[in-house]
Amino acid sequence: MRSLAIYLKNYRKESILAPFFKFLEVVFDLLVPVVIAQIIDVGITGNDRPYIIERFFILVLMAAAGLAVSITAQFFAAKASVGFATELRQAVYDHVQKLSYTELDTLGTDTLITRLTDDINQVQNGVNMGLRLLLRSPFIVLGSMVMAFTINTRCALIFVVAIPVLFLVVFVIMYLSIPLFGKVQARLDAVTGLTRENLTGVRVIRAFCREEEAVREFDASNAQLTKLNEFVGKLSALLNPVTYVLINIATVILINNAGLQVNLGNMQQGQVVALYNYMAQMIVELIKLASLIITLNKSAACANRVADILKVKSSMNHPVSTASTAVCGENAVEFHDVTFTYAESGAPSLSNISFSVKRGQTVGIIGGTGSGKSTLVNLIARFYDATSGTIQIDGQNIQNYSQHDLREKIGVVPQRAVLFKGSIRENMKWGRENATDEEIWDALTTAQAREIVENKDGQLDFKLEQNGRNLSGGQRQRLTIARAVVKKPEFLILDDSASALDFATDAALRRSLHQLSGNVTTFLVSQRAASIRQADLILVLDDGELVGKGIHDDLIRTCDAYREIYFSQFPEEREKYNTSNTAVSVNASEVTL
Ligand SMILES: Nc1ncnc2c1ncn2[C@@H]1O[C@H](COP(=O)(O)OP(=O)(O)OP(=O)(O)O)[C@@H](O)[C@H]1O
Repeated sequence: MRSLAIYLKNYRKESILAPFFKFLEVVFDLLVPVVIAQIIDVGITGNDRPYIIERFFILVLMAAAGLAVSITAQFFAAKASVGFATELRQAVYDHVQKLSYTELDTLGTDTLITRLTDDINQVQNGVNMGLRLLLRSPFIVLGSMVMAFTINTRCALIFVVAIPVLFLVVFVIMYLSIPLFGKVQARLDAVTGLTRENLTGVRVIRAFCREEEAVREFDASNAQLTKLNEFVGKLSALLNPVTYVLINIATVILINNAGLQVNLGNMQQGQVVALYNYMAQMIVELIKLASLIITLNKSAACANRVADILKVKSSMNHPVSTASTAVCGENAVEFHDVTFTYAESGAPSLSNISFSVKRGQTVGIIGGTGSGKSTLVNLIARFYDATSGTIQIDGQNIQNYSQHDLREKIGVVPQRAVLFKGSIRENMKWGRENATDEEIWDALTTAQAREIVENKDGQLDFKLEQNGRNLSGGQRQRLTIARAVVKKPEFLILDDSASALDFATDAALRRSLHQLSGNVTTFLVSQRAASIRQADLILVLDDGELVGKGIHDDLIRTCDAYREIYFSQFPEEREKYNTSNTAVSVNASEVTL
């Protein structure tokens, strides 16, 4: 948690001035009972009207000065805490951007969202309250005791006993509730996760008539959070009544003793009122202190969660600049005995994969669901590092490329088409910041998306909603393909990104990708045999193993898995294949005979 203090370093001045002005406010607060005592003991007892008026104006001046310093303290505390939270949020966000997919998979999106939003807000609140009140409350409590000693030592002893007892009560309740704040935030993570899942999947939930189950699941998770929050709340709520009871007991004892002292002539009535005022100020401050401690504890729990994210180190090291030892042979991509296992997953998702691809070739990757197709292409873009084996691009191990240089070479169209809120032009420029409208239209033409954009109001200026939800699935896919093409990458990876396209558009897309200028090496992941049939190299994956590689005509003869997939999609060709195979074997037996 202390590690977060560096984000206050640009607000050092504000962090000192806020408590300083609060201290001045305390001085004014502690002087008020003294002036009131003087009004009673001197002004009222001596019937001295001008004295009373003079003291009254002093009180008004003190109140005005107190207000001014309080507002100033508030200003500095707000400036420091808001600035601190802004820098912290930025730092966490930047850090998360640097983490590899492995860490992001392990952490999970839901907890990252809670930590970047709610947790940082709680920490900001804690810094604000801490700067203003952390010193004020002890100043008032101890100041009241000191002022009580200046009035009457015997009565001041009641403060000496009451204060540690009150501190003890506050401490015990805090001790019990502190560990629970971390648990509350963890349950909040769970509720956030469920909310996100249910809201993003709301159409599916309705399509499967699972509204009731979704509501029930959400209620259960929400109820768990509420139950824990209620328990922590009840525990914390004990503070006020318990401190009030103790202070009231102390006040009764104080008034009783002070009354005796007045009767004995050791004290005046005004001084009794001053002592009572100090006791009352202490009550208010202790209650503030208790709620401050609750806030600070919540903030500490949240600060620890935020600090934990900053402690996570990326498992990937990217060199600052690309090593200049590349040997540009004819192979654009080479996999040498690559095995990959996801973190926290027992079995490898890819085992001993070796193949090489020539520059400008089109590679089709096919296989059943979960066979490792996406995993394989994710390794090319270095979203994950291979567990063993090496991957080379242009003769250079991909681990020797700087992240920028590697990603510059590669255009990825992920399986889930993700677009961002903004105009189509802005989304296209994610590919290349300085792309001209003409280049964007060319890319849209290649991706078979020109017509879609031409029919939209404002065309390239048409505003997309978050996630591009004002487009159909197929339209989104085509725009994400165009975004990757705008980049003019050397390697284009399409991870099942044409699944929502009809067969004719899919074929047209493949034709235009083939005609892309430059020597673009394309990886096409697809479940459709027709999409990859013409590829220069087809990789067939089955349960993480490379069970076939070659061109269609060879694989149809030699690879059972490929044949199975192909004929399941083109059953009419199975007949032809069986007939020609029988003819071949009959001819062969005739030759033998
Ligand atoms: N982030 C992850 N963490 C752990 N395991 C994963 C992760 N992503 C994928 N897997 C596992 O790795 C295996 C291969 O998954 P992959 O997504 O590469 O398959 P795929 O062939 O692309 O499937 P599909 O055609 O359904 O997209 C699967 O068993 C899957 O459960």
